[in-house]
Amino acid sequence: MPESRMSQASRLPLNEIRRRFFADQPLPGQALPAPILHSWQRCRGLGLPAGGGGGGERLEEAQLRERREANAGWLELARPALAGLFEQVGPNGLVLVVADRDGMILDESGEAGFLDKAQRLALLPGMDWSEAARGTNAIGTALAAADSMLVRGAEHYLERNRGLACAASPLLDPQGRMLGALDVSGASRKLGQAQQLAVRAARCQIEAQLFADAARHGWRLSLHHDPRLLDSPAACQLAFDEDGRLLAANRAGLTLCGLEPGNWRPRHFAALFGQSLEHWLHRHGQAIGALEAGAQRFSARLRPPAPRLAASAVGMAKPAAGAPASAPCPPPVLDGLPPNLFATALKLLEADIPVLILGETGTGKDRLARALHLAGSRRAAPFVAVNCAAIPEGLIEAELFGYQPGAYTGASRQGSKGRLREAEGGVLFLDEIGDMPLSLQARLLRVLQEREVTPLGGGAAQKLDFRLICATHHELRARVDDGTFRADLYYRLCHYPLTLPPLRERGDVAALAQRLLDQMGAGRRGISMSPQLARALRGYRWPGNLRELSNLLATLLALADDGAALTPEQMPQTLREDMRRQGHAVASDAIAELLRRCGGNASAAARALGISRSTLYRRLGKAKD
Ligand SMILES: Nc1ncnc2c1ncn2[C@@H]1O[C@H](COP(=O)(O)OP(=O)(O)OP(=O)(O)O)[C@@H](O)[C@H]1O
Repeated sequence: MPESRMSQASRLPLNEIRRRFFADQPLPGQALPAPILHSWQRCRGLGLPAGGGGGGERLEEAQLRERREANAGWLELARPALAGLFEQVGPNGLVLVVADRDGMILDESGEAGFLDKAQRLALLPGMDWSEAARGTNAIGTALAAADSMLVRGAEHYLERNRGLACAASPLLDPQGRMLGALDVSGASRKLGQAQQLAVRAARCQIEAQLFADAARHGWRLSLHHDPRLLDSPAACQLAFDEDGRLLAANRAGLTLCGLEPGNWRPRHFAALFGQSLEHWLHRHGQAIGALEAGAQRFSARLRPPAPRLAASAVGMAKPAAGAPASAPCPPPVLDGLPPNLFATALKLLEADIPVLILGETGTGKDRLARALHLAGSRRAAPFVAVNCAAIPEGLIEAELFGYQPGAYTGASRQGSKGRLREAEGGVLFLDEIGDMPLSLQARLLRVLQEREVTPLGGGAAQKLDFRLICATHHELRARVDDGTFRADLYYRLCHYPLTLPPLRERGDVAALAQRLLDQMGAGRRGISMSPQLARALRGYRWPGNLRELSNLLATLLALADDGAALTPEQMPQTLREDMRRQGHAVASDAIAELLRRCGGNASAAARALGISRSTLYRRLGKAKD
């Protein structure tokens, strides 16, 4: 029996394991490597048919370009390592694939032989190889489990991918956020652990490059138990700003700081090592010294920041003055958004045209604004968010425009430069702009037109330079009509409004939920979604949109044991009741519609539904509750 047809863990034929798995029969212990089994369970939870063709149309060329642009920063830095990897695998009839964090293939290179087959299997740029779309496969499963993955032959969930073998490794940025995956694919007999090691080595090389780039303006600390290995890839690498806040870390550094991939939290030099950065520098300068972290003792060396030249071209978060040192926000999920929405918004922003984002509450307006800042050319400068609905009307003017010392009773003695000036060089995000008091709208308009601001209490006018993003859940046009929003400000802001659709209009909610679960680390803990939960998520209308869904999933994960399948029973009772009520309402709407189509003939409608007339009346009755 060829090896690809055998489970490497139990040596039981894979065909037999598949048969038992799909027949819901128990599997012998370690029948499959645990990551593969967990992935199969996630796929089953999503209701993916193993005999299906795998989902998704190929992206349009423009959409693919947009994805490539969104990833251009790290792809650029990855190029030398990718070239080296290609030299190793290309001549052996294997293809090298680069995918983004959603599992969308961005690039593929290889030689003719296997490329043709790759084409037949849809292993092509612009195709979605996430686990949710194509079942267990090295790219999608490595991203879901945040771990390197070798998937061969019938370990693939979809029957049609049996002829394929893939080794993939997920790439993290220096704040532990997923960037994408590298993958080498080919015929089963040509691909094994040697290729897996080559992919992993390339990944390490790229991550080291990304760390070096992100850390160059920080204080860089290397730690290792053996001082001779302080410059080796095995060393823990951390970078701090001058106040001792952690800016970036390599994988070993993330582990030392207790940070899991996708779960960045602020960390401070003093809290990690029991002394301040200043103190260490004073004692050791750039010489090697001993440093303790918890119960561990290391040799350590600190290097000073590289001199600042021009802003970096790398497409990742850069802490900046005025912005929090760490931005723990994972990348936004873009599934189900209108094609090009992100690219269009970015183009507007870069062209200094105000971006206006509309959408119901919880649709991700704030997340989109932050992601635009990180993707744009001003990512190294501050992102300043002001919630216009949250600041008391009497204070908003001072908050936005700043004030001179003692400008009003209760003002700080130093005065304040105001949020607009804090955004200097970066991006100002005016959230809930529709709630800005009418009295202030005229002043805001003037400031935006003149591009300068005079603080409250007088003083010289100050020049302003920021890109502007505004958001609101209101129908802004209707507010103009009813006189609560000034028409002139509306036209100043509303060049090309972008609307984020509600969650119920963003395609398969279960697949989107799976992406969020992956981001939250469910794969690493072997937690999957049961088919029942997937069904329940699909059947609900999600009035709170992504916020409601993401909060629910975070709660379910917090309560679940490792390796568990999430079920509807674990949801809070209030939500289950809402879902039930909505389910009845939807069902009874459908029955009423059918009854109408049957010309009001209840017997015919009941027959069509395969229920009795009394059940039909009862279900219709529930609608009127
Ligand atoms: N694209 C996304 N990917 C992942 N999670 C998201 C996304 N969009 C929103 N969320 C989740 O929903 C929450 C709310 O998102 P956000 O604050 O951006 O919505 P909003 O539209 O600005 O809401 P509001 O109008 O109420 O201010 C986020 O904290 C996050 O948990």
